[in-house]
Amino acid sequence: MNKERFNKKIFSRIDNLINDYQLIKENEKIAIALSGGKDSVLTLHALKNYQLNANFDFELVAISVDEGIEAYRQHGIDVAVSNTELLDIPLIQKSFKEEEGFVLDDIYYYFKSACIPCGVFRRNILNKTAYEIGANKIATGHNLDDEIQSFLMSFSRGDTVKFSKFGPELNQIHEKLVPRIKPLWNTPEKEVGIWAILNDIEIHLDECPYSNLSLRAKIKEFLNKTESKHPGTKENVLNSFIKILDVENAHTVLNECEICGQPTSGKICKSCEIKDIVSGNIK
Ligand SMILES: Nc1ncnc2c1ncn2[C@@H]1O[C@H](COP(=O)(O)OP(=O)(O)OP(=O)(O)O)[C@@H](O)[C@H]1O
Repeated sequence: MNKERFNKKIFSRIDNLINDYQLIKENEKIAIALSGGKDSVLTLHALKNYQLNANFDFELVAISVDEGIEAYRQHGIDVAVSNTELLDIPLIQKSFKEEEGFVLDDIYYYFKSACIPCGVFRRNILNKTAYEIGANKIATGHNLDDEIQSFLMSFSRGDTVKFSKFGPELNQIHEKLVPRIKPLWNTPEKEVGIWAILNDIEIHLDECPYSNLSLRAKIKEFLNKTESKHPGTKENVLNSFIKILDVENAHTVLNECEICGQPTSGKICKSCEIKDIVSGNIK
């Protein structure tokens, strides 16, 4: 496979998505949520490439969150440090321990799945940090496969409210909620892996020790099998969603958490609820 031709193809698709949906505007500060995994590392490289070729100025900064998962997260952080140094992008490092008072390894067993406190705390820390540094948007590494898996999960659960999270850009629905963009929204996961191998990019490849055979894993397996027998299925699923969903206009109204002031759909935010559950168990 020709490396230059492949890089051109993958970066052009990302550039076109940014242009078509105007994901980045002049003078904006974009905070890249950087786990060190292949998707967020590609997002970092692709946005740097876009910045170098753009005819307007914007700023890039990366944020990494250490959840406190022994023998797993440190390598991701090391990868985040080396890639940001290579591309000359500032990196802000945050941790569950310092921001929320707990490491995931010490609290996960209070919950049905470790992904519940992990996702809630991570999103909260990413949003708070981005808001504090005045970032206009948070860019995540969600790719085409992640997106259709999430959509089919919400579909299977009848959770149509989550459909509002579909699309390459999540609009600002509260002053303290930094909008999110997904530059890899139409990039297949397989291509991300090929890009990392072809370019010898340092990435964190380990599976999270808490990921198990979830609904997401089953949907992923089904989609991968179908795609290999019927190439183009994943892209067709994505295109069907675009046709049936009003991506632009789906949104919910948010309040401010009565305890910490962060945006929430209820009275108390999920992060404070989780801290309450953990504190109750520790006492
Ligand atoms: N610890 C973290 N610090 C900063 N951002 C994170 C972290 N974990 C996840 N993210 C963001 O959320 C996105 C989706 O999370 P997911 O759990 O799928 O990531 P991953 O599989 O660990 O890594 P990647 O998606 O980068 O390959 C990531 O692409 C990244 O933008």
